[in-house]
Amino acid sequence: MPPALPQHCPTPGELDDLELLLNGALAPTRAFNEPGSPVTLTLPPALADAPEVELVDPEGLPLATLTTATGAVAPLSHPEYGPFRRLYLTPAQVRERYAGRTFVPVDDALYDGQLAELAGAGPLVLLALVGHGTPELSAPALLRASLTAAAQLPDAAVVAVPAAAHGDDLLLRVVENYAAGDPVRDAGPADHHSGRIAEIVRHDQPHADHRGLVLFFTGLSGSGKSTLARALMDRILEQTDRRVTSLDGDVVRRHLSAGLTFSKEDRETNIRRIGWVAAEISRHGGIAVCSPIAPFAETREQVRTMVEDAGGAFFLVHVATPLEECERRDRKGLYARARMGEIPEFTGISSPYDEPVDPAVRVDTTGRTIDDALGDVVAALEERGYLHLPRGAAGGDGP
Ligand SMILES: Nc1ncnc2c1ncn2[C@@H]1O[C@H](COP(=O)(O)OS(=O)(=O)O)[C@@H](OP(=O)(O)O)[C@H]1O
Ligand SMILES: Nc1ncnc2c1ncn2[C@@H]1O[C@H](COP(=O)(O)OP(=O)(O)O)[C@@H](O)[C@H]1O
Repeated sequence: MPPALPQHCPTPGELDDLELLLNGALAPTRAFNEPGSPVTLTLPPALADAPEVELVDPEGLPLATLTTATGAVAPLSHPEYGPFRRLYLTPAQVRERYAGRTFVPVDDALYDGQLAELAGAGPLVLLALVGHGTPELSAPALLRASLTAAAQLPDAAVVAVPAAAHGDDLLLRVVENYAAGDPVRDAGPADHHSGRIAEIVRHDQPHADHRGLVLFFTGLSGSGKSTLARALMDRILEQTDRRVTSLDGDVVRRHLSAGLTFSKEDRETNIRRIGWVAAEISRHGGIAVCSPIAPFAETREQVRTMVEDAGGAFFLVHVATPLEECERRDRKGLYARARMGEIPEFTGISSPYDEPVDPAVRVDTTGRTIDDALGDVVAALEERGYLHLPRGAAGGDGP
């Protein structure tokens, strides 16, 4: 038996591109990483020298073999799972079933005026552009809304096209490859949604104050992350009906991340685990309050992406208490031990901390009460419409 190829699971956008490369919808582009093409695939450094890599889906199902030198992909199996898989047709299958129809690309639930216009446009194919970063709604919601719209039209079919966001030119090319010379028409101007379609949109896109939310406190040890996070959780539980989960740095390290060290690699693993759990909480509309040091900007950005991909909002709080003050507090005596060389790779002393450049809010707790410092966070949450925590409300300070 030949030795097994190294495996790699591409990002959601890369997986969308892979599907369209294999089914011909991106033609003439047929490979990743062609010069000047936005259809790219990045391999981890460890695989850079492998001549061939097996590309797998998130559950490990082999999808294609990638020849790294050329970016060419050869299919191994078709994706079989996921909601509405039956609607994901290749351009060739669309030809067989729907040749001669008018093609309407949609990246949002159809509006009332659009439905009225399209009702007189003859047999249609609604090409639901569900690729990563493209639709206004989640992919399942766009497909549910498009099927509902199709049922209201005289003769319309729905086809799911995982065209990832790469700009209008590439989307147009994909649409034209599906239409293959049949007419393509725009859905027309947006007005309002009604009935079942409005319900689907409302459930999929709750108002900011009911959307999943990840409140991510980052800062040096002793800066006040846990204290502020705990105080904020209390306020949320006292003053709203939202569900809240705490992912405190120390607590996570006793459970989810037990056994990890403070090496760069292990810290990144720790933060990605926190990010993964927090993203799942946000997917279900909950609030996750995280308070690890999270010293690396790149890993914090990975968490932001995970959360936003899950439909949640990511709110970064930089607890910017300076090192001198953290060291002066030294609640656990760790700074003293780190200075004496007893604790290697201690953040701020012998291990780096990347200052966030664009936090939602920055709070230096030096010389301030906890309530006062928390006020800055509450005000920023209010300003962005994520949470309304009035002072003195139920369970609060009272009048
Ligand atoms: N080498 C080193 N560097 C930094 N911190 C250390 C270290 N060793 C132990 N501790 C204690 O672990 C807590 C930080 O853990 P985190 O999981 O938040 O760190 S990280 O995000 O993975 O970098 C941190 O807790 P907090 O004070 O709550 O931040 C420290 O108490
Ligand atoms: N304004 C403030 N906000 C938060 N913590 C403060 C403030 N002023 C003093 N502190 C003290 O600083 C320490 C911060 O510790 P902690 O919240 O465990 O920090 P971290 O989680 O960042 O390690 C606590 O002893 C807390 O009482």
